Amino acid sequence: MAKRKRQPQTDRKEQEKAEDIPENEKIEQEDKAVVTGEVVEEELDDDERSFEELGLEARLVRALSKKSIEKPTPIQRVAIPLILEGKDVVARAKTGSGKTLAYLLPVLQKLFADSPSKSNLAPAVFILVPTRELCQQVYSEVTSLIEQCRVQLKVVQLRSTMSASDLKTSLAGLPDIVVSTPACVHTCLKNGILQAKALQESLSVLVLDEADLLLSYGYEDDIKALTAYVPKRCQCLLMSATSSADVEKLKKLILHNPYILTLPEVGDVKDDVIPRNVQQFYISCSARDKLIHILALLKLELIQKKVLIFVNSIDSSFRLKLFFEQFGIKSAVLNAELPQNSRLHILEEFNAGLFDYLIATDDSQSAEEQNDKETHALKKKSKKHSKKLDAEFGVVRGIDFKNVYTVVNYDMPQTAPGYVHRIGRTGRAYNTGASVSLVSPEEMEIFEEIKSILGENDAEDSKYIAPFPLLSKNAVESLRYRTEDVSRSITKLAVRESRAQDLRNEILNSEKLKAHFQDNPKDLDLLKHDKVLSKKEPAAHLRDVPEYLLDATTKEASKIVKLARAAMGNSGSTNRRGIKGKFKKSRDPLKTFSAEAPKRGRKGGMKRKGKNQEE
Ligand SMILES: Nc1ncnc2c1ncn2[C@@H]1O[C@H](COP(=O)(O)OP(=O)(O)OP(=O)(O)O)[C@@H](O)[C@H]1O
Repeated sequence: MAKRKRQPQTDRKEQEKAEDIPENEKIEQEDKAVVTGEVVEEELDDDERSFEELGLEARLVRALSKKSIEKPTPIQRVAIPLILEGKDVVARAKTGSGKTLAYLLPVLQKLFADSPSKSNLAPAVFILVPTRELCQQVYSEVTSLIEQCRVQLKVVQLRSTMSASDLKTSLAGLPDIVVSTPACVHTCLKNGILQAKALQESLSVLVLDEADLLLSYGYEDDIKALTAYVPKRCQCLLMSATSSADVEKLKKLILHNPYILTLPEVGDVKDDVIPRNVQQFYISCSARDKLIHILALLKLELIQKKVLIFVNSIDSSFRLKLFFEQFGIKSAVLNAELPQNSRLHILEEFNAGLFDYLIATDDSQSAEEQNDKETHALKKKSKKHSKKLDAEFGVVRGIDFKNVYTVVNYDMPQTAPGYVHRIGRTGRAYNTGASVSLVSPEEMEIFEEIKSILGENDAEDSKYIAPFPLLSKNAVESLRYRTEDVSRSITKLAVRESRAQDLRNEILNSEKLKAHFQDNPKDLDLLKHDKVLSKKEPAAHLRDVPEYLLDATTKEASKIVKLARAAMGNSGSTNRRGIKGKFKKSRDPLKTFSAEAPKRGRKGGMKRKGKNQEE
């Protein structure tokens, strides 16, 4: 059905070109051209087309196969052929749905077939992303594909921290692809590092990745300035995980009569934003009791590794790290204050599985909030709070954390879109995952907003945040004394000192890393980021939770989680790879076990009770 619907759009576009249809009618046509989630879903239900069948050439398919990527995701199935045809595309698909390859593969193929003209004086393809971490991520992805395909294409990363001479050197070898942020490209144009005329003549593809974030990161002026140099024939692609007024604005600014692809997996286009392979849970507790709950989750092994824990301030992250250390739990922190090399290295180490717990500070606001305060709000905000914070840092959106099974919201995000992006760090592509949000009474308002966005009363599993079923009151209470004792010892001064200490360490690390990365780009083992920061040696007796503190239900829950982990090939040891979503719901303890009788039934999961509460 959808295929039939899409066909006339092509016809309309051709017709429009031929007949020179007036501007207002074009907009109407564009609106009609919306490929809605429902339509695409129907098409995709039966769409088993392989990468080859989408038109990708063998070299790329082989390169994907080497990365264990065998079948396209839904957004890739729809976007790749359109991009190969040269269409402008706006692709909105859930977090982790494979949007990066959806544009990279066809763009690379076009470059393979049509090597940019030797007379070009500027790069042919620009990929613009909001943060430097994303720059690095996209750059690594392109580079590895090019290497695998053994083609002579050059790709560079331009970062705003680079000196003018480094930027010039990077561009001097005339790269085919540039990955950068809008601000950096704008600076290059302003300073003549990039020749405007040359760009106009050479630019054939412009990608705006994570488009929903670009404006909220304060890049509006930069993007507006760039539009003047984007020739009409340039193919423009806009990728986004959520739809917002900002995406609309960008679309109008840059694209010409694009194909709009909106791909939720199920249900309503607007609301269904969380991948359906992520189970969402919450725990209601006082702000003070969050420490006990997170300790119980980790120490009693009630959640699966790797775990990404979000907090809203840098101090909270250090407080949590120091707290974990006292219980022998090793973790690393990630925040905007750290030097960029350290941040990249922390991400690489975590992705490589060198540690299991990462505490990330995410204090991003919504686009709307930031736009209210004029453009560049984030940059201003960062400057106000601390000169050292990096305005181009983004830990939540777009970063492809590998094999994170559980996302924990230790602090609730400040906005509902923030929640969507945080949860999207798990359940990526065909993987499964879970999230646990610790919600204090003060955070109830945002929690209600999130629930309403997800469709609180909807029967679908994926839209529902259920109470976390594996943690009993007894288990929590059994850890109270230890938690409160340790928590008292983590004073504000201790937090401040460890934060300063960590920063000093990382500044040194960063310098070493810079040199080291140049010589050994693939070496991850140089520096550890999960080092102990506490001045006080952790007490030996806190490392393990003694048997007598655990009730039978909690022991059972913990045992089942371990079994489930083993069944999924996730033994809990680090450095594992590729946990795919082969795991059956019926064997998932989060679906089948309850430490306490659920207050209400729900369709699908959470119906069955624990061993001691057999139905
Ligand atoms: N067809 C595929 N099969 C399996 N894995 C895939 C496939 N395509 C992409 N991936 C992997 O899925 C992960 C998520 O992809 P990607 O980062 O492109 O998602 P995204 O849609 O851009 O998410 P976000 O909106 O959060 O940025 C990556 O690790 C990527 O390598």
